[in-house]
This record gives sequence, C-alpha cells and structure tokens, in this order.
Amino acid sequence: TVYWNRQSGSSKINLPPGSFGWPFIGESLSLLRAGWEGTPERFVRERIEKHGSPLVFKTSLLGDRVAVLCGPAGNKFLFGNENKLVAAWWPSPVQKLFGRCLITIRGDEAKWMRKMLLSYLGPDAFASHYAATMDIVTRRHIEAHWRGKEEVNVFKTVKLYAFELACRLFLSLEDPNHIAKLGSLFNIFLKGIIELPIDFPGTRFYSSKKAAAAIRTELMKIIKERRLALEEGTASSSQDLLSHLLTSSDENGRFLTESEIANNILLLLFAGHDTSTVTITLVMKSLGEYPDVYEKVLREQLEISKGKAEGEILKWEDVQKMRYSWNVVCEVMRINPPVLGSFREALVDFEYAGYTIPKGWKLYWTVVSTQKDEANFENPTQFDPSRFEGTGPTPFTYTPFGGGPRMCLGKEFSRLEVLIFLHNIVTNFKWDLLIPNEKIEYDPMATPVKGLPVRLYPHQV
Ligand code: HEM
Repeated sequence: TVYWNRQSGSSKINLPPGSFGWPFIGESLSLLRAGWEGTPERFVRERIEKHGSPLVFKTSLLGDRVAVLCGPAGNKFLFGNENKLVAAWWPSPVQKLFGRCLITIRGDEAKWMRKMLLSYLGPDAFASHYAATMDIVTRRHIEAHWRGKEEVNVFKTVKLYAFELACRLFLSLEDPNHIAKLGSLFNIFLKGIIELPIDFPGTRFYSSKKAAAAIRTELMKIIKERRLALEEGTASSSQDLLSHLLTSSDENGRFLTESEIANNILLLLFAGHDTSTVTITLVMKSLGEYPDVYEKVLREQLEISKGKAEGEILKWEDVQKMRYSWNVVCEVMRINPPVLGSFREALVDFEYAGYTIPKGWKLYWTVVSTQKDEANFENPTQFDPSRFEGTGPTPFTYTPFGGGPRMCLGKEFSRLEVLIFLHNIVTNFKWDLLIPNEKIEYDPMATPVKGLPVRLYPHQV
C-alpha cells in the first residue's frame, strides 16, 4: 500500500494499490494494447490479479491519476454519486473540441440541458413520432446501398446509414451531396477526438479543430434558415431535433441558445455515429455466425410484417414486439460493448473500499471486464441471448449504456435504429461472412478488422 503526505493536512492517506506506470503516458499503452489485441478486459483483470484488490486499483492514463473502480460495486458507486462525490469528466481533446454542450458542463446546468435534449430523444418523444421516419430512411438506404449488390462491406456501409439517419432526424437534411459534404468534415473531426491535443498545422487535433469550426459554421447557417422558415410557417416545430430545440423552452421560458444548439447537435452526431454503426455491424457478424439465431430473428420479424399491409411503415408499437431480436442485440453488446467505459472526476477527497480517492483524481469504470466476468455471467464467453429473458442480468452487471444521471442519452434512439435496421436487413437478405472468425479490434470501439465484408443472398419472393 502506498502512503502519501498531502500538503493540506498532516494525516497520511491510504491510496488504492496499483502503479502509475511511465512518466506522462502512465499505463495508457497497456490499456490501448489490450484493446488492439481484441481483449480489452485484460487491462482490468491483470491489475486485479497483480495488485490484489478486486474492487479498485490506481493507474495513470494520459497524464492523469486515475482510480479504476471495478465490477458492479464500482458501477453502483459511481452512478449513484454523480454531482455528490463525482462528476462526469472527459479527456482534454473532447473538452476543447465540443464547446459548451451537455458533456462539457456539470451540476444543475447539465441537468437542465439533459432535460431539454431528452424532450426530443427520450422514449416518449420517439414513441409518437420518429420510428416511422427511421423506417422510411432505412428502406431508402437498403435500396440504394444493399439491393442488387453481391458483396458489401458492412461497417463502411452502415456508417453512411447512421450518419444519414442522424442528419435526417436532427436536421431534416435530404440532399445526398449536402450530407456527404458534412460527412467528410465529420470524419476529419472524429480523428482528432482521441488524439493528444497538440495544436499546430499538420496534427490530427489541428485538422479536427478546423473541421469542427467548419461544421459549426454550417450548422449555424442551417439554424438561422430554420428559424426564418419557422417564423414564415414553412417548417414545422416537430419535424426534427433542430425545430424542436428552437421552439421548446423550459417552464421558466428559457431556450437553448443557437450556439448551444449547434454544439449539442455536433455532440449527438458524434455520440450516435460509430456507436450505432459498431452495434449493427457486430449484430450482423453474430447472425452470420449463428444461423439458428438468424432464423429466430427472421421468424420474429416476419411475424411483425405479417400483421401489416404490404409496404406499411413500422410503428413504435411494432418495435416493442421485437423482444427476441433485442435480446440478441443485448447479448452482442454484452460480449463486445461498443463503448468500453467512461470517466468521472472526484469532486472531494472520499473513501472507497477502505482507500482514499483524492479530490481531482479521475475515476474510470469499465463495461467489458464486468460483462465478461464469470462472477456476473455464467459461461461468459458463450453467445446466449436467453440471458436477457425474464428479469435479465443482476443490476449494475450489464451497463453498455452507462448509468445514473449521466446514462447514455441516445439509448432509445439507438434501440430503435438498430432494431429497425435489423428488421429491414433480415427480411430482405441472408448473408455469409467472407472472413470467418474475423478478428475484432478496439480502437477505441469494437470493429472487425476488415469492416466485415459479407456476401448477400436476397430472399426469393
Ligand atoms: C449502441 C449505441 C450506444 C452505446 C453503446 C452508447 C453508450 C454510451 C455510454 C457508455 C455513455 C457514457 C455513460 C456514462 O458515463 O454513464 C454514453 C453517453 C452518451 N451518449 Fe451514448 N451510446 C450509444 C448511442 C448513442 C446515440 C445514438 C446517441 C445520440 C443520439 C448518444 C448520445 C450520448 C450522449 C449525449 C452521452 C453523454 C450523456 C451525458 O453525459 O449526460 N449515444 N453513451
């Protein structure tokens, strides 16, 4: 155990066991390497074994001192102490690139902003409005990018889909050239988010900052045009996220400012882009690997189609019936969670599991090591969607969307997106994986190394 004198007090404090690793980079490379090698759970497992505490260890990641809180107890503690002992925290490139938006603010302001965004993204809003729009965009995408093709690279193609869908639901963009222009800026922007924030021409961070500025300029232009269209009555207040945010205030009449709207849309485009892409890609991988699971998903989806007229668009009520399909998606996210974990910051010194966590330290909770631990899931490496039947996993053992007041804001959005895509893809095609057992790499999100090329077989009608 390490003892450490603090200048502020004479008492000695008992830090968690662990190692800070190398100067500055700390143990960042070990964390990244475990992901590149396809076994991200190793980072936590090896340290629990080495340092002897199953609940917490200390490390250093990208210049910050970090306590990693392990297992369901760590999740419960962090999710339950938001704004009390801890608050959401993101690495410095994120803070520099996103400006004032939900993830760069805290406390009551963040609660307020979440409420404003959830009035569009929460389950109630989606129930009434957006499932149908998602289905229309999905059908159009399948016709343009899958129909008539023998082979498709799933990851690349689904990435286009996720971006197009978000552009339609957030901004009502329809013009493919406009979406493609925004998409290419967006891809430059994404590359700087997980980089060191070194800010001079030629670095990824510099290019990312420039791309973010260009996207913001474009978003501000779209916002101004929309405000005018709403005033003139040529746009509706419920047509998309943008109209919703421009026309909805809180109970005191306060609105989000135009720049807060632009920053939050940038955030949502980012947060909902690769996450959904990766999930759909990995679901298609699992269905390719387990033909019996594919057959059961197909049967459930055909049952839903049978209850509808030819060509009739899906409704939210239809998505509620996709129980088995959702269990399959949940099992995919258990074994290969799209997001590996996230950070908090200690707001005060506090005790955890008998150790002191000093104020200012960062806290990291991890999804994958808990979801692949046999203490929480029987035969954890076995693909078994039936785990999610009945009451499902024990609380805080299954957390692909995080938890507490900072839980993923796009959970309902992504549930609908993944299930509506799944409905359309299985009712149109069966597929073979062109690379059997294609390796999955985390960089930082779980992706098959070659993007999952498949051969398509359209169903005979
Ligand atoms: C399968 C897809 C997705 C997964 C697995 C996922 C996972 C996560 C996780 C683990 C967090 C951190 C939660 C925490 O720290 O407790 C998060 C936060 C967030 N997600 Fe998602 N996400 C997904 C899709 C989306 C989508 C589609 C959107 C937007 C439409 C979105 C928007 C956000 C936002 C805004 C936050 C920050 C919330 C806050 O700090 O208050 N996510 N997500």
